[in-house]
Parts: sequence; structure tokens; C-alpha cells
Amino acid sequence: MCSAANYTTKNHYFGRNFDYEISYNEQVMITPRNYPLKFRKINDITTTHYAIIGISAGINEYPLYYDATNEKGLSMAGLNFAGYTKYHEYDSNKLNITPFEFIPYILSKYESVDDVKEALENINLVNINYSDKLPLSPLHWIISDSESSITVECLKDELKVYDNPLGILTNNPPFDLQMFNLNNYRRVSNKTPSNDFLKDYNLDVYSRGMGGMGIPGDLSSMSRFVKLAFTLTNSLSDDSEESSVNQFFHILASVEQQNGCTFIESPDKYEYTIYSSCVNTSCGIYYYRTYGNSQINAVNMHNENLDTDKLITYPLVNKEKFNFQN
Ligand SMILES: C[C@H](CCC(=O)NCCS(=O)(=O)O)[C@H]1CC[C@H]2[C@@H]3[C@H](O)C[C@@H]4C[C@H](O)CC[C@]4(C)[C@H]3C[C@H](O)[C@]12C
Repeated sequence: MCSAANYTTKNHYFGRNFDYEISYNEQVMITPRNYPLKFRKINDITTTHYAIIGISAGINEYPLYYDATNEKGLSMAGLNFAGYTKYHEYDSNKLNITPFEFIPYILSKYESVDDVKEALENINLVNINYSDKLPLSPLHWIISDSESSITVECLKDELKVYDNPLGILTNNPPFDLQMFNLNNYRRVSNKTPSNDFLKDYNLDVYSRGMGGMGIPGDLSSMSRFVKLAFTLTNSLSDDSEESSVNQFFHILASVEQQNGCTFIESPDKYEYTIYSSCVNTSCGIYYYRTYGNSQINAVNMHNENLDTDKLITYPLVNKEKFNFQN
């Protein structure tokens, strides 16, 4: 399971929890402006393009991003969408992009959600595997700029593009059903609820937080969608970078998966939050925490020479470091 969100204070922040039972040696990867981007079915981009920062699989021959942001602040994350995704055959009337090329293609070329929406009308997500060892994954995507977000789902009959007014995404079911399910929670609130149930009986307010009763606490994707919507829409922080980034990680922590709580029968493992990320999309700073390291680490794309042509990578810090005060 995974969860992605947007948060805006003085700056705009985009990030996700990456929940899974398998790691592909994730790393922070910067694709500089002159890195030649190769594509299977369209012309390579060999001229200068937007630089990109994100997390990719630990394969240095191609930017296999899970989530990323470009230097214009456009961001994208791929989340599992098993059972619903259906990538299509080659279509000679469209631009055929493979799903693993989708993030680098969009982020190297576009700077706003509106531009992407227009481009998507001509894109076919073609079913070509990266390799025999790394076949296609069934994903759906959230694409965001500082103003708006969309969700892209490649279904049996069409490439569906939804406006995503809350700027959040988890996994199954399709996005319109996730949004519909929110109707069931119209009563929840961050305030103490009034007693509309047994008016003649003094129902006691024995605890703070009772307005949130009914918000699901389990780790299923529909429940995380509701919990994330609740936490995000009630989130408070000041405008500073420290407070905003700190609050963003607290938002993601509300849907974090602790190791041991979600058993996957095959391959006999547990799914857990391998990393959480928060990108300041205005400044190109990629903040992240890992399951093994709860400190916030950061890589600033603008501290690198972005005019080069070689991928730049940083391994994820995954070991706890205690801050002794005596
Ligand atoms: C599994 C990941 C999504 C995490 C997620 O949503 N988990 C929830 C699982 S579930 O709903 O609860 O089943 C996805 C996100 C990005 C994917 C990776 C990227 O697409 C990059 C390459 C693409 C290759 O085709 C396959 C390997 C791969 C390295 C992918 C492996 C895997 O499918 C990843 C890592």
C-alpha cells in the first residue's frame, strides 16, 4: 500500500509513503538537464530538458522513478493499482510511452498539470516490459503542481484522467470510488460532536477527539484514503520550512504501515513503510525518512550541477542515529 499527498503553506510540498514488502535498493536520483532520455517507441530526448529529482530503483542505467519532481515543481508518483490497470497494445495514432517511461517523459517536458492534461489526450501507455526481470507494474499516478492535482488510471477501455481536488492518492479501488466513499464520513470532524442521537439523554463527552469517531484505523487502501483526507484537511502548521516539512511527515505518519501489521502470504513477508518523502517543489529539496532512520534527510537538486549528462544518486540512509543530549 502506498499513500501520496500535497500540502501548501508558503511553499508547496508533495510526497508519499512507499509501502511494500520488497525493496529494489531505492535511491535518491537526480536526472540532470542533459541526460539523454531513451524511449522504446518514441524519439529519445537528447536535447536539454527539465532536471528531475526523486526516488528510483537502484538501477543506474535508467531513471526508474517511483515518485519525482522537476525543477518547475511538477510532481508525480506511481502507486500500485493491481487488478484494475490494463496497459494497451501499440497504437499508431498516439504517442506510445511505456509505464516505466511515464514519469521521466512527463517531468522532463511539462511544467503544469494543465499542460499534462492536454498531453495525455495523445498518450497511449503501451504494454512493454522494462526487462524480463522487471516486468510492468500495475500502477496509477498522481500528478500535481502547486495549484492542482490529477489522477491517471489506465483502465481496460481508456486512459482515465480525474481531477483530484484533495490532492491525495492511495491504492485500490478506482479513484471515483475512493471519492464516493468519502460520503460515508460526512459526519466526522475535528470538533466535539453535538448529541443528535439521544437528545433526552446526556451523552457524555468523556474524551477529546470524539469528532473523529468512525474514521477507519486499519491499513486497507480505502481506509487510508479516508484517514489521509481527514488528517490533511485538518492539518495546521506555520509557514516555515521546518514546521511545514515536519507537519507533512506527521500527515504521512497517520497512514504509515508498521512492520508486522500487514502480512503478505506470497512471498511470506510483511508490507511496511519503506520510506516517506516530502519534496519542497518550489526549492527542489527532496526530504525523506526511511523505516530504519526516523531523522529527516535531504537532497537539494540545486546543490548539484544540473547541466551535466550523468545520473546523480544518493543511497538512502536506513540506520537509526540517536541524538544523545548528555
Ligand atoms: C510497488 C510500488 C508501489 C507501492 C505501492 O503502491 N504499494 C502498495 C501495494 S498494494 O496495493 O498494497 O498491493 C511500485 C511503485 C513504483 C514501481 C517501480 C517503478 O515503476 C520502476 C520499475 C518499473 C518496472 O517495470 C518494474 C520495476 C520497478 C522498479 C517498479 C516496481 C514496483 O512496481 C514499484 C516500486
